[in-house]
Amino acid sequence: MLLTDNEIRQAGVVRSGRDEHYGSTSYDLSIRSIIDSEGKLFVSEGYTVKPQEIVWVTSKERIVLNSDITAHAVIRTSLCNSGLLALNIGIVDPGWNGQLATAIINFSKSEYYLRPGEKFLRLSFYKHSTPTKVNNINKTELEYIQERKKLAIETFGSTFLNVEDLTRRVRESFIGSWKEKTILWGAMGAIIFGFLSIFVAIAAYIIPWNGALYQSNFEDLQERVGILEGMIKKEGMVGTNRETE
Ligand SMILES: Nc1ccn([C@H]2C[C@H](O)[C@@H](COP(=O)(O)OP(=O)(O)OP(=O)(O)O)O2)c(=O)n1
Repeated sequence: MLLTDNEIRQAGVVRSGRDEHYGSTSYDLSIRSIIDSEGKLFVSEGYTVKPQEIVWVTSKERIVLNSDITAHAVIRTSLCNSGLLALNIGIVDPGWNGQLATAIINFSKSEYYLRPGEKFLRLSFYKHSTPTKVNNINKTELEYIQERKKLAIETFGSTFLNVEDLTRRVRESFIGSWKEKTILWGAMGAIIFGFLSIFVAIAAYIIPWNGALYQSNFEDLQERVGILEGMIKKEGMVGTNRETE
């Protein structure tokens, strides 16, 4: 059964709640702290979320659920209309006793100022029979904020898709592949050059018969010319020419 505003109040599930945050069948959580990607906490001054930036936001209210109540969290429509998306929405289990939080991404083209006290998650509460399995979880606000800080630092980048890290990795892999290619081609060039040197050395050793062949052809030619000259002289055909030169 979905609880109405009065039933939510009577159930005492929202601690430190404000009257103006109750809807007909819902309660809007307000911002206590904003945690940036370096784990820095902003409590009283608020925080300006840049486009694509991710921050964590924790609630001022403490939600205390008996074993017969489950809550459901969604992002407020007005924040959504401003281009802000909440990641950690969904079920708040029976037995939960603590603050709530969500990672928020600014998907809009402009900066968005998150103000302490601003409404961010809308909760609806459902009463049901007692389940067989209930996990009683009770966290102090300090413990809860410390956990979110750890998540902000270790799990998420500062921007959606962690563009900076993505760019760095693409650049590194590009430069890396060029380095690898250069090394590979250099090594291949050295191998080819090595083989060529060996080939030239072997060829120089094997090829001399070619030189001998040309040499014998030349000698043969010289001999033939000599014979021809002898014949011409004998015939007295060029004698006069030679004398006149
Ligand atoms: N915006 C929200 C929504 C829920 N919760 C809390 C209340 C839930 O009951 C609890 C769920 O935490 P779990 O670690 O149990 O969540 P998982 O879904 O990961 O379950 P599990 O690890 O038990 O499988 O987180 C929260 O702090 N902030």
